[in-house]
Amino acid sequence: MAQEFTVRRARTSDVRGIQALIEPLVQERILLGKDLVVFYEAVQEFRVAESADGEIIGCGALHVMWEDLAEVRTLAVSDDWRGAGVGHALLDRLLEDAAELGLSRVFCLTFEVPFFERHGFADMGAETVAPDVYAELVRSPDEGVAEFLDLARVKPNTLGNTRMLKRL
Ligand SMILES: CC(=O)SCCNC(=O)CCNC(=O)[C@H](O)C(C)(C)COP(=O)(O)OP(=O)(O)OC[C@H]1O[C@@H](n2cnc3c(N)ncnc32)[C@H](O)[C@@H]1OP(=O)(O)O
Repeated sequence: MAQEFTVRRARTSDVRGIQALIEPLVQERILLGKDLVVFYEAVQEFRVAESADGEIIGCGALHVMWEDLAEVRTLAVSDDWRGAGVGHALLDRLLEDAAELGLSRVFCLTFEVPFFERHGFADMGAETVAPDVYAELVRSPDEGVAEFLDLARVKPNTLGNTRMLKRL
């Protein structure tokens, strides 16, 4: 029998569960660690997957970077639930959110290339943005924006990862 779960908007009471879920991945340097305050500030970007008994078993966020552009970040599923469709359900929901927001491009930086390819993401190679947009984006203090621009200061984060893009 398929294991049951639901995907919903995150609540502030989920934040500690989200942080616990991603902590092992931060230790493995798969995801970037963030302070608790950053998670609370970003709670409206997050969707969570919840098991039938109320456990947070997955999370993911969509961070808007520009008029047409957002990043999928902090997508993670707990070890016990991998391979059960939770990651795909979360990513589908984040892409629905992106369409609702009127975005046309979604970026991600990942080791999970085949997983994202199944959702229409492709290696973005040397693709970049128009110089006027670049000049604006480069002003952001956000690490994800720097990763999208492939700035030298975030090279340690991007090492071994693939920069991928999906057009909606
Ligand atoms: C951009 C960022 O935020 S970082 C990048 C992503 N995150 C990470 O790398 C963190 C570590 N990884 C993870 O947490 C997980 O492995 C994730 C999020 C990448 C995938 O989560 P999962 O829940 O295991 O994915 P899901 O089960 O939906 O799909 C994985 C595979 O399981 C299989 N699968 C999918 N649905 C089902 C299902 N209903 N039943 C059984 N197997 C299934 C598929 O073969 C799928 O293969 P595919 O990825 O090649 O399409």
